[in-house]
Parts: sequence; C-alpha cells; structure tokens
Amino acid sequence: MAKDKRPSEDVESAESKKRLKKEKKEKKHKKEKKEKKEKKEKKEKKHKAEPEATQRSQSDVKTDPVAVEEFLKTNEVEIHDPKSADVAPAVEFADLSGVDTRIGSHLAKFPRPTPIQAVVWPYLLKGRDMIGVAETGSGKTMAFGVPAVQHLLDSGSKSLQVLIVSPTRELATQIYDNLNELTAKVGLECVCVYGGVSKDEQRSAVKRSQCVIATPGRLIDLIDDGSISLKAIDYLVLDEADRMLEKGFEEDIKKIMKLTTGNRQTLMFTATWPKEVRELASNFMDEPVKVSIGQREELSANKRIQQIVEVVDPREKETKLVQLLRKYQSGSKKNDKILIFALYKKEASRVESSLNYKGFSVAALHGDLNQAQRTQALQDFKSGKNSILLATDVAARGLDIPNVKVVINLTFPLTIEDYVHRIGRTGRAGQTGVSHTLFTEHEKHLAGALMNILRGADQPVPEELLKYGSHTKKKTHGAYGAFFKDVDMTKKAKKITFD
Ligand SMILES: Nc1ncnc2c1ncn2[C@@H]1O[C@H](COP(=O)(O)OP(=O)(O)OP(=O)(O)O)[C@@H](O)[C@H]1O
Repeated sequence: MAKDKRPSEDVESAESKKRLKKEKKEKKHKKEKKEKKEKKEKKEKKHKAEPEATQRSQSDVKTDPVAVEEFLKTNEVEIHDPKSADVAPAVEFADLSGVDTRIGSHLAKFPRPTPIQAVVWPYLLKGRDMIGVAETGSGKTMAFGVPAVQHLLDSGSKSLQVLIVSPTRELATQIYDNLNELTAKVGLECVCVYGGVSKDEQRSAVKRSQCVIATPGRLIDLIDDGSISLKAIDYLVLDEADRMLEKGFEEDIKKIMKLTTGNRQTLMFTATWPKEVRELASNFMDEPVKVSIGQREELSANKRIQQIVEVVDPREKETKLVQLLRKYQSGSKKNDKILIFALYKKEASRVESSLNYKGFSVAALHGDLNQAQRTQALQDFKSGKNSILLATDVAARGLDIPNVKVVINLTFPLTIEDYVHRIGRTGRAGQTGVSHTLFTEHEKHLAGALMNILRGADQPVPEELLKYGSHTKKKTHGAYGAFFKDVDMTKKAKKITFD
C-alpha cells in the first residue's frame, strides 16, 4: 500500500517514472526526426527523378559555371550548405524548373529574380530548410512565397499546410496580399489571421484555406478555441525571423512549432541575423542551408540608402524635425513621402498632434490606436492622402510602402537591428532613398554599432559621433519583443480578484 511505502521507495519510483518519461520523450523525438529525414530525402529524390517540364530544366543552366560564379561574386552571395548539394541559382526566370507556369507568368511582371530569390528557390523547391538573410526590400516575400505555393500544388492536398508567421498585423496583411495573388491563380486559398478584428470571418476562411499567414497571438487564440489545427502544417516560415525568436515571441513560437508535424520544412527570413537568436533557431531546423546576400559585415544596411546622422541636443529634436520636414518637402518635393519613427506610442501621438497643428499632413501608426485607425493611417500614407507617417517600430519591419523618399529617426531605436529595418522602408526594390537620424547622448551606447553600419555602407561618420567612442554595447533588449508585441485591444481585460 502506498501508505506503507518508505520514503526512499517513493523517491525511487518517482525517479524511475521520471526516467521512463524522459526515455519515452527522447524515443518520440528520435522517431519524429527520423521520419522527417526520410520524408525530406524522399522529396529530394522525387525532385531529382522528375524535373518538371513547366519551365526550362535547371540542368540547361547549370552548365555555365563561369556565369554562376560571376553571379555569386557580383551579388556577394554566401551559401553554407551542410549537405554540400550542388544547386545552381536561377539567375533568370527561365532557369527556374519545377514551378507551375501560372506562377511563372505572374512573376513575369519582374525582369528577373532578385539575388535572394535566384539562390533560395532551387533549394526550397527541393524541400530544404533555409535561413535567408538579405537586405531590406530585396524581395524576400516572394523568395519564400513562390515555393510555398508550389509546395501546395505538389502535395495536392486541400488541408492547411503552409504557415507564415509575422510579427505585426500590417506585415501579415501585406504578405497575405502578395501570396493571395499567387494562390488565386492556381485555385488555392490563403487566410490572414491577426488580432484587433473579429474572429468569425477568419474562422470560416480558415476552413477553406491551404495557407495561413498569422501573427502569433491571434493564431494561438484560434488554436486554443479549436478553430484552427496545425497538424498538417509542413511548410513553415518565420518572416522577420530574428524578431520572432526574441523574448516576447519565443514562447508563442515554441508552442506553434510543437503543434506542427515533425516532417516540416522550416524557413527563416530576415535582413538581420544576430548571434543571439541562432541557437534557438537551430532547434527548429534540420540541416538548414544558410544563404546571405551582400552581408559583408555581420550586420549591414542597404547600400542604396544615403544615411545622414546628426548628433543633436535631445531638447532640440522637435525643432530640428520641423526644419527637416520643410527641407525634404520643399518646392517640387512637397508631396514626397516621409516616414518618421518615434520610439514610444505617447511620443508618436504627441508629435503627430503638434505637426498637424503646424500645418503638416500627418497620419500616425502605433499600438495605442485600434486596428481600424491603424489600417486607415497606413492606407492614407500609401495613397498619398497624408504625405507624412509618424510611426513607432510597429512599422519598422517588412512594410513595403511605395515611394517613401525619406526616413527620419526622431528617436533612435532600442537596437541597431531595428535601425537597419527602419531605414529599409526607403530604397526598396533597387530604388535609392535617404535616411536622416537625430542621434543624442541618450543613445551613445549604440554609437559604435551605428558607426559600423555607416562604414559598412560607405557612408560618412560624423565627427560628433566619434566622440562617443567605438564601444559597442551588446544587444541588451531581450524584452524588446514584449515591448513591441501587438496587444489585442478588442480583448476584455481579465478581472483579478484578491481574497
Ligand atoms: N524579382 C523582382 N524584381 C523586382 N522587384 C521585385 C521582385 N520580387 C519582388 N519585388 C518587389 O520588391 C519589393 C520589396 O519586396 P519585399 O517586400 O518582399 O522585400 P523584403 O526583402 O521582404 O524586405 P524587408 O526586409 O523590408 O521585409 C516589393 O515591392 C516587391 O513587389
């Protein structure tokens, strides 16, 4: 009887139970890993065995190693493949084999694949896991989007198989718009799942979709209430992957990964890939190919952006901002689009009112607004109704707004990675742009990192910045994800009662 058992027996049986549980878990993990490997190998074999006749066979192009070498060198392409597979880039669309012609004709609106697309597509079509790092505005959405849709076509199944996770609602919507154009062409459906709006429509769209683009919070809500199952997800993308792996999102991502199949193809895409997130990333991936484009340094900015940095007294910032807006919208430039970044929601809202009062046409985008206001602000900026958008870092990553001429950093971001993403809202898809940063003593711990970025992009380093020295503080904002995370404002606050 349990009652008569000696304490040491209790401990022993508890320990052996624990051991058994651990062994069982390890066995399960090993089995899943093995299954995943077998499925991938099968897929790779399938691709080798039957090059699709939809486009020119890749072997036609592979034959010119000199051209391939030249392409890799000119575009500063680095490929690290633990399996050392011999995979040639698809430099022209015609070089891309295994892609449905309906997708091919959609892509024909572009002259040729961007370098990241050219390099990752052939690997992704073979079913490989991937870490793709390339500058802002370089076409990463289609880099993971085209193989995602092809994956659905190859499998022929009608269940929810593709999941793309994004840190913000606006970015999720944008990815959805991009992918929806592709899926609509081939008779498949996408759904966008994000917070701040009603769940009902999303629930019913999930039922008919094969591809879901989601922000983590709402996705988990819908999983928890049984409206969505990730059981069949076998192609999973983390866009803005480094942000998704930071604290604040980390637990959500772990939960999401656990709920998908062990046979998953996992992709991570971003313009910045700090060391801090790499270990966590490797837990979710199986021998990923790492492709980086133009990343001479560990972290680099788009070189087509002219970066101006001015060191100012913190009290002068707003006066300086007004002068900059007048300068960048003078004469024929009066309707040029300018994106201003503030750090805090309150700051954004206060400066927005002050600029509107001074006669500028400003919209604001930050987490204190409801989703309808956020969507409207972005739309008004895109359409040019408001030529100035004042945003927090909710708009720093991924947003592809046509013709943003200037990005102004009114307050420097918390991390240097966010600086790279913020300024990347201009100079997209081969265009040029200007970023103008007001730097104060409050950010002096980031001066060294900023100088590295400037030098890496052949930009001048102002004298005043040098006085802060080249000391680079390690990335400290582990909690940044939590600060940044969208809060669902439609959710009722939980009532807490104290006894
Ligand atoms: N092959 C191509 N040729 C020219 N333009 C392209 C091509 N593919 C995509 N684009 C365009 O490039 C722009 C930027 O693409 P996208 O938003 O995918 O960039 P990104 O690399 O994801 O940027 P970020 O790092 O800021 O998220 C979009 O307007 C897109 O339509």
